[in-house]
Amino acid sequence: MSEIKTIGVVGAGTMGNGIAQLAAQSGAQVIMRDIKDEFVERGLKSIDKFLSKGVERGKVTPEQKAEVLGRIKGTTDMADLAPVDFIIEAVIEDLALKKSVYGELDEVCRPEVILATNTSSMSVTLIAAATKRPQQVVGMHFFNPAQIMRLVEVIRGYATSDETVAVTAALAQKMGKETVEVKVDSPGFIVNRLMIPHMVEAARMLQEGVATREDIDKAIKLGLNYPMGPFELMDFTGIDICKFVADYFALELNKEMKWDVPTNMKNQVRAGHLGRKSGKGWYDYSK
Ligand SMILES: NC(=O)c1ccc[n+]([C@@H]2O[C@H](COP(=O)([O-])OP(=O)(O)OC[C@H]3O[C@@H](n4cnc5c(N)ncnc54)[C@H](O)[C@@H]3O)[C@@H](O)[C@H]2O)c1
Repeated sequence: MSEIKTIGVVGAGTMGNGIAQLAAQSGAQVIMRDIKDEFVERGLKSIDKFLSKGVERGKVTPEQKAEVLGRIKGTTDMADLAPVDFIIEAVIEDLALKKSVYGELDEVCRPEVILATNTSSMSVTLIAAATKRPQQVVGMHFFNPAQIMRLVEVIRGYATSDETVAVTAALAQKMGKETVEVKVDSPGFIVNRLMIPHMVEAARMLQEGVATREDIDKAIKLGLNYPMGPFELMDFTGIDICKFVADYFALELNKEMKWDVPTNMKNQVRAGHLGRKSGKGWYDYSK
């Protein structure tokens, strides 16, 4: 496989713009594609803001900021991705949408180009099936915020080749990340498969009156040395996202009761109390 000089990032949202920034910081030229000019602009603005904060804190020079921004080109035209050497896809978590995007990418990109998905839960194998190059489709799961979190999970789909896994891990490492390989394409990969049950169990304990949410958070932070307790983390991630993933595990992984979301968690989602993003979740963020 030839050197990766240009990276295509598909989706300019929360994850896409963070990944585009990382890729540009690692020295690559980046083409970031979203469906509307306003979404591309929003993504570019978000990168600018992140880098400006770095300049204020003295971590980035104004010249470095200008260089990184100069390497990122925004577009709404899929055809502009034709020259890229590697694709990282970060469109919304919707399987039908992802499949149609992969069908298009398969047409536009050169046959040797690897298509990496940042999906947090979906089957890499199913996404790969929408292409004629399943051996070159792989999971490349960054964490939020992508510029800061140190891990990338590299997920092997059913047909992913050894070379694809190796090239993807090397690229993530070049971006400054530590990698782990997920050898079997299974729901939640490593991190979410372990994280979601502890969130569901925390909600169940609260519902049973075992302890207050403050004490459950305190116990996990001080007893396990985690930086956030499960309720704080759910509010940060979005309670709706946690519920969506737990429901997906119940369907895909096994039928065990442990995935059954307790009523208090369902009610938070029904009431629109989704965590920090809605101003209220397990805790109140309105003030
Ligand atoms: N947010 C997180 O904490 C997080 C963490 C890890 C992985 N992920 C995964 O990353 C992916 C993106 O999540 P996000 O949080 O950035 O979502 P987001 O909603 O912030 O961004 C998604 C972007 O994709 C764009 N999009 C939709 N259709 C498109 C298309 N056909 N071509 C190009 N762009 C298109 C949307 O306009 C939007 O800007 C999802 O698969 C998600 O599961 C999210």
